[in-house]
Amino acid sequence: MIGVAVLGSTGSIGVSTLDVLARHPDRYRVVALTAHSNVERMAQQCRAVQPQVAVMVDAAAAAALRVALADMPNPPEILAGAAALETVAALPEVEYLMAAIVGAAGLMSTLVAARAGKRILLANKEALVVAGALLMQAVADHGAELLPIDSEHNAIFQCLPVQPQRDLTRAGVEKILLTASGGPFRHTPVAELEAITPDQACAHPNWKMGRKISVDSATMMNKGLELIEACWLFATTPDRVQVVIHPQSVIHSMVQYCDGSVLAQLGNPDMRTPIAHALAWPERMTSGVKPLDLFTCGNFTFEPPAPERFPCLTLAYQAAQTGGTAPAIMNAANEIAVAAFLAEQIGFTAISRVVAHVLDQLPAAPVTDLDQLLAVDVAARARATQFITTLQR
Ligand SMILES: NC(=O)C1=CN([C@@H]2O[C@H](COP(=O)(O)OP(=O)(O)OC[C@H]3O[C@@H](n4cnc5c(N)ncnc54)[C@H](OP(=O)(O)O)[C@@H]3O)[C@@H](O)[C@H]2O)C=CC1
Ligand SMILES: CC(=O)[C@@H](O)[C@H](O)COP(=O)(O)O
Ligand SMILES: [Mn+2]
Repeated sequence: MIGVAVLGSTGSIGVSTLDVLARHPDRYRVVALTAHSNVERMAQQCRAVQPQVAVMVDAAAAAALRVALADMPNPPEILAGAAALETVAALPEVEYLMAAIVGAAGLMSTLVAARAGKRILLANKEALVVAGALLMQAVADHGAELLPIDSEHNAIFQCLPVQPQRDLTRAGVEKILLTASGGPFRHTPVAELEAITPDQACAHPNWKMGRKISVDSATMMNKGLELIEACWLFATTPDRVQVVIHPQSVIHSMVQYCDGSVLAQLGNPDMRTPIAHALAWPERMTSGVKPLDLFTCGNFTFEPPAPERFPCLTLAYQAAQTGGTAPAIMNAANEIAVAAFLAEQIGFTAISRVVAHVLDQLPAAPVTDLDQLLAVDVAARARATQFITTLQR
């Protein structure tokens, strides 16, 4: 039995992960679950999977969970606070760790799991965007495994040969074709974007996801984060990653080889496929996802992204080219801007203005260590927050 920790278990990826794990009780045992503050869902998950440990980052939520599980015969040990995420990531019983916390909040636990040599199933793309150099080094130094859960990166992983994953040129790869849906506003007149509401932005055409990533998809910052994620995962450069809008989200990405071949991975848009793939790899196992029916799934179309509609994608390409601390600055500013948009403090089009402003104000520097990146993250959040107050006046 393989011991699994699901970090961010109450979220969209967390729930899909528990669904896949429940289909294979003979292979996996859930050791730990973590959440921020959703007590109701965590209590229900603890009763269903009986983990050894449950973490609520919010201390009041941890206290409420203890009350909610008081009648459980074998309740989990309930821990509180962000440091408990790192405790869970280092537990010897945890062999696989699903990193499904949203945002840079997932970085430290993912790094700890890498340093402890775990198999990391990485949904938390922000960890790689903020600290890709450190995370990839920790994986290499400690014999950890990093398997992509993000649908595009999981597709790319499946389209690459097993051995030269870290040497694309030797594998004959010319470029990665990173597919994007284009989000809900692919055809919305640009002049109307200012008035978009959070609920409209979160209504993704093909995927049911958490609110932060849904807004990122609508601005295409998600694709910008994924561009940087792809560069780290597959040891490549931004000029070899081309974003292709494919509104149907059935082709999850492609790899173009020097002999003219293009390999693609297809499937119904359901995250249980990449989750099952990464859990079972190099084997395969069922996921609960319906087989793709090519006769009914519709036509496939492709188009380039329009820069005037998606300024966040341009900013991300620039940050990726700049490298160093630029992606960490961009990510922090984006997290603050998206939270402000979801709280109805700024409009939809202000998200890219906040990110551009902070990137403009804070100079990028070569990455030295974790403390530097954490300080950059704090500084970029402060700049973004301060700029947002000027927009509200
Ligand atoms: N959803 C999807 O289909 C996909 C998601 N991803 C990536 O996966 C990650 C998770 O996304 P998704 O599941 O949609 O997000 P959700 O918002 O649905 O879930 C986020 C999870 O993280 C927890 N969480 C939130 N803030 C903190 C914090 N500060 N510290 C610790 N835990 C926290 C939440 O707990 P609580 O519920 O208590 O708030 C919840 O369990 C993101 O990085 C996203 O980009 C990648 C590809 C696809
Ligand atoms: C499911 C997944 O991996 C998301 O990242 C998804 O790709 C978002 O869709 P967009 O292509 O619209 O960003
Ligand atoms: Mn994705």
